[in-house]
Amino acid sequence: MTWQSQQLPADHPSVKSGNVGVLVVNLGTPEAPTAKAVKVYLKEFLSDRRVVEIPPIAWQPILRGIILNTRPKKSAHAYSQVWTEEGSPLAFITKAQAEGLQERLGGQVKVEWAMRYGKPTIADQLQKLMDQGCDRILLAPLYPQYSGATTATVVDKAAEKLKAMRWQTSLRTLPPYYDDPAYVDALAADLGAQLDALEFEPEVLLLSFHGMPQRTLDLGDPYHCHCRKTARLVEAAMGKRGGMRYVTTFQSRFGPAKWLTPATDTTLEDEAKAGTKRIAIAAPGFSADCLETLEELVIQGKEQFQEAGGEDFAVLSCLNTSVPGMDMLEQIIRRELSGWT
Ligand SMILES: C=CC1=C(C)c2cc3[nH]c(cc4nc(cc5[nH]c(cc1n2)c(C)c5CCC(=O)O)C(CCC(=O)O)=C4C)c(C)c3C=C
Ligand SMILES: [Fe+2]
Ligand SMILES: [Fe+2]
Repeated sequence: MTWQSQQLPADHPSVKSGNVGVLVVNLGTPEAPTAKAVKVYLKEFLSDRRVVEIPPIAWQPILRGIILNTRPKKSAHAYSQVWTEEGSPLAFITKAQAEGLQERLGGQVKVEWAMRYGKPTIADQLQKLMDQGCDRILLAPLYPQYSGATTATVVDKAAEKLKAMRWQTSLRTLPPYYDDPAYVDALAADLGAQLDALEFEPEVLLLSFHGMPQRTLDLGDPYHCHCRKTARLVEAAMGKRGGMRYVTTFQSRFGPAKWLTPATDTTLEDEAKAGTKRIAIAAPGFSADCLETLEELVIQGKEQFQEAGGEDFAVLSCLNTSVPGMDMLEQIIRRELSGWT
């Protein structure tokens, strides 16, 4: 008998330590496509000071008095258009990515998934990994491009959990991978194959990234630069494809402040008005299809393009659990685990 097993309870962390954990994290999504559930989700999301950088004394009355009384109904309708039997696409795709990674990484590495807002929470899933004996955990926010509103807030939330622990697990974070050849090559291969399978040849491929307030760029957030670099590298890796033009845009504007430009919606209209008839859109900044791709691009984007005179329109899928996407995730995660496994 070892000293430990004589002195310590069987569930003490030192008794079953030695495993490595990976926690993949994405943004989060409501529990149901209802106004009530969307309100709970938006309250948590939009109260994050990394997301809305307005002092709470000024922001909270606007959030609680106006936004949470109007937006949930509208957003719930949008969610109901993309909801599936398996639930919200963002949640079930993130879960499937974690399960795929678990299979690829083998039993010595425990993989779990969490959402920054909503469930399963980062705190609960970190605890789950620690309960499985993980004393070294790789936190993997699935955002290729870094921003304070996405990557940093995931790290903040994990740190909040560690802050309450006497005996902390060791934590590493997956760096942003916006210019990683594994990511760029996965996108080039996957988008190229999807374009080959279309029934038309697009004149333009929009690379649409989620937007951010312009102010975040002015304050030094690297997100805009990361998006631009991804777009440049993807274009170089995909090549000319018969003269197809690549255009980078930013979608999902929220609130009255100036957001990064050019905007995806106005670009779709401008392209159609300028005579572009055939267009495809990819959303390389989203690891998984979600409301912003399946509703905003697939449904609203199509309307915007065709009402302005455009004809053929396609939205390409995100990397999701595609073979190039999973190969890429496995590669960048294995690299971060080196020395630990
Ligand atoms: C991929 C990176 C993302 C960045 C950067 C980002 C910034 C950001 N988002 C909002 C406000 C909203 N975003 C919403 C949905 C949403 N956002 C992302 C990703 C990024 N957001 C995803 C993946 C999703 C989809 C979630 C899903 O359930 O499928 C929403 C909620 C939907 C709605 O009501 O429109 C809001 C609101 C801000 C303010 C912001 C930057 C500061
Ligand atoms: Fe967002
Ligand atoms: Fe949106």
